[in-house]
Amino acid sequence: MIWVVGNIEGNQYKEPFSKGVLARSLRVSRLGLDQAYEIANEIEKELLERDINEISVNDLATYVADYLNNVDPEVSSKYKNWREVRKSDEPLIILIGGASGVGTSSMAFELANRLGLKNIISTDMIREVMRKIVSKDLNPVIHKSSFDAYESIRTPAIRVDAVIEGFISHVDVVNVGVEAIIERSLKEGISVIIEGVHVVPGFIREDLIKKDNVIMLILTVDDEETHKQRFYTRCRPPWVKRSLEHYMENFETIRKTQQFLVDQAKIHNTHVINNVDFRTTIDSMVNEIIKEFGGENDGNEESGTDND
Ligand SMILES: Nc1ncnc2c1ncn2[C@@H]1O[C@H](COP(=O)(O)OP(=O)(O)O)[C@@H](O)[C@H]1O
Ligand SMILES: O=C(O)[C@@H](COP(=O)(O)O)OP(=O)(O)O
Repeated sequence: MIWVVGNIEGNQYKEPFSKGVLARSLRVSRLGLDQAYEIANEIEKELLERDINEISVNDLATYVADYLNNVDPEVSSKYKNWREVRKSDEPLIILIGGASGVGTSSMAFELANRLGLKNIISTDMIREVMRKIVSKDLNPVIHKSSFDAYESIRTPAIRVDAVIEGFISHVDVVNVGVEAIIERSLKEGISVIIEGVHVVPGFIREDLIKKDNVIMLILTVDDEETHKQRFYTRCRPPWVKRSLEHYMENFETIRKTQQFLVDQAKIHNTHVINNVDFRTTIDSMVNEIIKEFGGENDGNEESGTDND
C-alpha cells in the first residue's frame, strides 16, 4: 500500500493512495473519466515498482505533473494551474447565470465534476423556499417564472418594458437568498456553485461580487432554434414534469431576458459563454476560473490538496 502524507495547519495526516481521488483531480485537465483512471492506475503501478510506499502530497503532485507532461504538456499545465488555484485558503464561489433553458444546471453539474466541487445550489430552489415564506398576495412576482413575472406586477407603472420590469422584480427578491448563500459559504469556507436565472450581473452586492474568490459567468444560447431545442430535450424524459408548452408559449420573453442578461454582462464586464458545445463550454468555464483565480502556472508546485 502507498501512503499519502499531507499537512493541514501544522498537523500531519496520512491516507491511503486512492486511484479514484487522483483520477477525479485529473479531470480538470479535460481528461475523460476512463483516461483519468487509466493514468491514475499507471501512476500507482510506477510508484509501487519504485518501492515508494509513502509520498507527500506535494511530491505526488509533482510526480503527476511530470507524468502528465509526457502524455500532453497542455494537460499537465492545466493540472498545475488548478493546483495553484486550490492553494488558496479561501473557498471558491462560482456563480453561473443564464436565461431559462440555456443549460446552467447541466453545466454546473459538469463543472462541479470537473473541479471536484461538492456543492451546487440552484436559485430555483432558493426561490421555492422563499415562496413558502412570502405569500403570493404579498409578492406575486416570485410565484411566477422569471420570464412571465411581468404578468403579476400590481402597480400600473409606466413601463419601458414590462417583461424586463417583471424579471428585475423577480430576480431582486431571489437575489437576497443568493447573497445569503454567498455570505454563508464565505463564512464557513465552503466552495459552492450557484446556478440559475437569478444570477444576474449588477444585482449581487458589490462587496461580495468584487471578492477575489467570487466569479460570475453567464451562459447564453445565441441561436434561437438551438435554444428552443433545449426545451424539447429537457422535457423529453417521462419523469420530467415541467410543461414544454409553458416554455414554448413564453419563448419570446425568455429570449428577452437573455438579451437583458447579456446587456448587464456587458455593463459589468462579466464573461459570457455561448453554450453550444458541451465540452467547449466546460473548457471555457475552467479556463476563465483558472484565469480569474490567479492560477497562471509558474511551474513551482508547493502545497494544497484537490479534495475540496
Ligand atoms: N452544451 C449543450 N449541448 C447540448 N445540450 C445541452 C447543452 N447544455 C444543456 N443542454 C441540454 O439543454 C437542456 C436544458 O438545460 P438545463 O441545464 O436544464 O438548462 P437551465 O438549467 O439553464 O434551464 C437539457 O436537456 C440539457 O441536457
Ligand atoms: O423562472 C424561470 O425562468 C425558470 C428558471 O428555471 P430553468 O428553466 O433555468 O431551470 O424557472 P421555472 O419557473 O420555469 O421553474
